[in-house]
Amino acid sequence: MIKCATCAVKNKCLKDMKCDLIKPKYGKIKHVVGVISGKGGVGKSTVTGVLAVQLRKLGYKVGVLDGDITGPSMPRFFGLEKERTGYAPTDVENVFKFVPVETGLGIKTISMNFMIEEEEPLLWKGPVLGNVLMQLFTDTDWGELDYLLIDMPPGTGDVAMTIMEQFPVDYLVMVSTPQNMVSMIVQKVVNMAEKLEIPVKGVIQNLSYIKCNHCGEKMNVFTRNTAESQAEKMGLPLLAELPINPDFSEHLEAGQAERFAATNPEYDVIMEAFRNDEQEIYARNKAVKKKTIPFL
Ligand SMILES: Nc1ncnc2c1ncn2[C@@H]1O[C@H](COP(=O)(O)OP(=O)(O)OP(=O)(O)O)[C@@H](O)[C@H]1O
Repeated sequence: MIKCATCAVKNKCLKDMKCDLIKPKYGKIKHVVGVISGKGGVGKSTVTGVLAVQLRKLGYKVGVLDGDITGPSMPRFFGLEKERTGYAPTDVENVFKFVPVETGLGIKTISMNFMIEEEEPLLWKGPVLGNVLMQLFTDTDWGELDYLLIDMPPGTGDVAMTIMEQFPVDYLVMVSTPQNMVSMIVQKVVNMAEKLEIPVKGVIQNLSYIKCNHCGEKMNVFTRNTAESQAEKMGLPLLAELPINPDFSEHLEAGQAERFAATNPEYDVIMEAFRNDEQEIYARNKAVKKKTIPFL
């Protein structure tokens, strides 16, 4: 990593050079996308998994970095909790790279839980966690990827900041639920992203409704407000709404979420948001950034 203080150009360079951002040593990644929610347990890892599956279904080469180092859940989503990361030699003697675990659909996945026993806690503090995560990003043999999705840790703490400041994140996808308490905290992350100049593509409203088994009617569980109006309050485009689906939970518990998300048309809706080209995404975020929408 080039440090500005020791760089010949110093601070006179264009900010867009992004030379202070880390890069993968063993691969090429076109788009790095952070999936984030200020609040824990709203379905961020589930949404990361669904997005990865849907992108893969469209034919993209996809990777997932489980950035929730102390509470990793991506191995469970993909039913890979018994798998272990491999290590491969590099051109440098005694230096090894991580070999990601591939899911059934060929999504390259890296998680701390591929390296330790599932129930083993990591008693590490902020800077160590950030450094380990950077190493997982830089030292993994990703090969060529169209998308790397990072399942970000909950909150606006050390690790989330490390990712936003030092990873080459193209944009963030916010995950929220239709509860004012949650959207208030998600708003903090939106504001954090704005301060750190990371575009936010929009919000995916998880647990948005439940569908009646008999008549198919959509019923709101947490609020009478629409997902659109909640997204508007956050000043973000609504990318998709996902229902509470007990079948999905059961497949998740059984390690079959990947197959469920790939074969259930209910989840195709999430991809509509990704059909826009990058230009459109950036133009939209610039416009969104200009509006300051106070939390109500
Ligand atoms: N749309 C959904 N339908 C049914 N169950 C869901 C849905 N979304 C999430 N869940 C369930 O809710 C629980 C929490 O989801 P998940 O682990 O994705 O949340 P998270 O925000 O990543 O949590 P953490 O803050 O711990 O990282 C999981 O057991 C998951 O199976």
